[in-house]
Amino acid sequence: MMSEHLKRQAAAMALATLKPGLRLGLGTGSTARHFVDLLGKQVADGFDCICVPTSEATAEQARSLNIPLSDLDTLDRLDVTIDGADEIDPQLNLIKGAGGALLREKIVAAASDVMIVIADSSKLVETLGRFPLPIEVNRFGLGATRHAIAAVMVRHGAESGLRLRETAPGLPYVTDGGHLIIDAFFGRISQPEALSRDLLDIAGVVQHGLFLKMCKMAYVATPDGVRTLAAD
Ligand SMILES: O=C[C@H](O)[C@H](O)[C@H](O)COP(=O)(O)O
Repeated sequence: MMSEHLKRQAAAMALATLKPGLRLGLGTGSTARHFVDLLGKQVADGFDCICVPTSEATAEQARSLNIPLSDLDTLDRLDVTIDGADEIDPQLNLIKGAGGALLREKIVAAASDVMIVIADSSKLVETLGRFPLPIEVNRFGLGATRHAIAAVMVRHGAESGLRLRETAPGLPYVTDGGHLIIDAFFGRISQPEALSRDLLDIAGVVQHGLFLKMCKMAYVATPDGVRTLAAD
């Protein structure tokens, strides 16, 4: 409950910084959900914006609140994306994807002039990797892709293994793009750029949840108030 309160505070802070008329990317997850909820109230009061959601879940929530939606075929650039994160390091590099939306989240963030993260302070880490890294993979060739990811993990000193994400035993989780997710347990990611390249070199890997040098600002809620963190 406390954590939900903090997430909402971070979301409110981000919303307070936005001017009317912006093209906004809407993130996914429990923190982004607070943002969309607050944005919906503001839209009901006449706030003007046009938004691109990063998942079917966020799109559904936004539609229910009458938030005007578009897509990246109609809008080729966005002004700001507001999204949550699973881990945030001191340079504002992120791990994302616990909610399975990492591919659309990365496409939307990359199409945005600014990415702002909202989170509670439990997401702050010194080094990325304690949270399992979500890796979105094609269904075809899953065994070979899994083997190749395991080899990359060994090269990067992973402490334990990987797991195909499931919604129930034997039932793989399927992303909005129709792909699967492998959660990779690194413990500590000391060379995120090299790891990113190595993972993207694997043919069956669609995308991974390392968001490097993408986030410009984070609003992180603590019990003592919301901290504003900026990337160098
Ligand atoms: O795929 C999900 C997203 O990357 C979320 O933004 C991330 O998992 C953070 O979610 P939450 O705000 O629920 O902790």
